[in-house]
Amino acid sequence: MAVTQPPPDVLRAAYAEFIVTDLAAARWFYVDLLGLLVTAEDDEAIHLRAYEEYLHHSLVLRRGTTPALARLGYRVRSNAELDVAERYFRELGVDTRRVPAGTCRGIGEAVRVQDPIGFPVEFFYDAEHTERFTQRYDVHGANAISRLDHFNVAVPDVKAAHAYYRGLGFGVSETIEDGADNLYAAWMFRKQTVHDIALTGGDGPRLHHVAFATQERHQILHTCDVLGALGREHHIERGPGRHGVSNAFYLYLRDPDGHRIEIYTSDYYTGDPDNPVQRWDVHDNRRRSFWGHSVVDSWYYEASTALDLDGKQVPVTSPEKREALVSVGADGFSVSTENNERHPFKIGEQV
Ligand SMILES: O=C1C=CC(S(=O)(=O)O)=CC1(O)O
Ligand SMILES: [Fe+2]
Repeated sequence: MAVTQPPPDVLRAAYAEFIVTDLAAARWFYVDLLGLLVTAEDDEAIHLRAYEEYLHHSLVLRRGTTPALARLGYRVRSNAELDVAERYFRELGVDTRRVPAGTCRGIGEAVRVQDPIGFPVEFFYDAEHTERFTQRYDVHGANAISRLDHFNVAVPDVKAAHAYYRGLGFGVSETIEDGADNLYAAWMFRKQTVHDIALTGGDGPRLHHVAFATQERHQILHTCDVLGALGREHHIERGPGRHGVSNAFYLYLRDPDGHRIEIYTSDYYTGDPDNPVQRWDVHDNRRRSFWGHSVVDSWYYEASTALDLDGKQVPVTSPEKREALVSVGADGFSVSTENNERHPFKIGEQV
């Protein structure tokens, strides 16, 4: 069906809402360990933001019985874009609901959809403003987090998800392909950096991670040292290291409920209209980690389930091809499963 309605003018990835089973344990992880600021909290939910952020929150932790992704929030350019969003998604034929201001604490009127790839997404403009702590160095920890940077979602059909987000006006900065028409992953943006959303092939719809940005690498390394000092280093899943895709320095953590958080810094500008797409071959071992350790299985296979707009778990389906079964990445000893003459990448015994 041809879409006749224009998409809403999305500015950026703005907030996520997690269901957590132990609010106090989650509070320790996100406030005491990561240093996010509490904008509001009660027995049911904690609303958090990072130091550069002046909107009410970029992360909501809501108490519940099963860990899940409750919502991804995109900010649009103005309230007028809510009508555009409502018309666009109703034409796509997905569950589309207009919700009044305050449905999510601190957020104005919004449009909520279960999008065509199965995720619960909210589009909003109005939000309560709060103090921006950019220069409150008197309270920044040595691991200060600046802002929410992106979402990464696991989807069984990366091509379909890529087409949906292209229709929503997102640009493409990088991809992982195999030259045989398979798209294993894609990084897509509205703000002028590498991505607001990454599409990772896998059982989905599930949330792979939410990423927060720091200004510099040393802030990421300090989080690692703090976790080691506390004997809580098991929260580190992958990294620290340097990504091939995005060129960012990264660390992946798992929170007490298993939700994955990436701490990320130093990607690059993508704002010119002729920004070239960087296409990585799935056999290139440096695509996911430019150097460093093999990508652990849990990073490829584990993710947070998603809820629909009524709070019910969205069923997941599996991809036809799995990247990790073709080549893991960063593993200097993996052997490409393809005919090696076609892939001049370091494999196995080659050094
Ligand atoms: O933000 C990201 C940037 C790069 C990568 S990858 O592991 O280098 O593909 C993963 C990621 O999507 O988390
Ligand atoms: Fe990421």
